[in-house]
Amino acid sequence: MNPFKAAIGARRAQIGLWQALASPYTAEICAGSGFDWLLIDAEHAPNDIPLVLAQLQATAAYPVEPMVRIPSADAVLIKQYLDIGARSLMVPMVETAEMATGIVRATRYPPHGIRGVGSAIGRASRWNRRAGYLQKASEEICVVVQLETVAAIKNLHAIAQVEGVDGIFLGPSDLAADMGYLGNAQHCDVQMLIENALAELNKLGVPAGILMADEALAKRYLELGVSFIAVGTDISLLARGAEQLCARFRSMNGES
Ligand SMILES: O=C(O)C(=O)C[C@H](O)[C@@H](O)CO
Repeated sequence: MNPFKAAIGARRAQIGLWQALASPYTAEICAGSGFDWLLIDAEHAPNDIPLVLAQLQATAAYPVEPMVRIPSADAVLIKQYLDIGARSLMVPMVETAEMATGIVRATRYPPHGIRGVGSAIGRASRWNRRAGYLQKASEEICVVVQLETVAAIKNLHAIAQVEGVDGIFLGPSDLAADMGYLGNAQHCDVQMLIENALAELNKLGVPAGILMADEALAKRYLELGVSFIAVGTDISLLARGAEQLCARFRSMNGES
């Protein structure tokens, strides 16, 4: 059973934090901070499979769902991340229903998909200590696809109706870039597209997710019915926190 998958399916908003420090130590610190989920980023952060494994192990004892954003929609990578025990996957840059179907099939064992069977040597089954893992695996796997281009949003309906897609995550930064507003995810055109997409997903009954570190916008998205939202990143907590602390003491010390 995957409590995160059940929660978003029941539209119980899940509050999360983005993990890009690529450290099991900081992942464990964040795992104990009260969030419902953590996004371990293997697309943009310096993560590889062994390092993601260490973060999965470091967070396993905490009541938090580690979702792994894999680098791309690659069936081999999906197999490897599932085998190390990632059971909630986010796949970036999905633009068509065909792509989403291929992603779902990569998470399913035959005859429903193409996932290779490596459970005897995989952490996912706890090395075959989890009875019936092969038969039950698909129930606990949560597949979230990212829509982050205009083309993807145009295909939202078709993608949302793909059997096995458990959630759709909107990527404001890449969507803004694709719309010609690179670095300006809060542009009104971008926000309108995001809000329309959220409304459509709510109508379709498909859980929607997003990352938004701006608190006012994050609250707006929660009001609009997102089912899972990352409200910050470990990187920004550290970088901005360190800069602000230093600036306060520089100022106290009369330095500019
Ligand atoms: O497009 C987006 O926004 C995301 O997918 C999230 C970013 O990739 C993440 O790296 C935070 O900037």
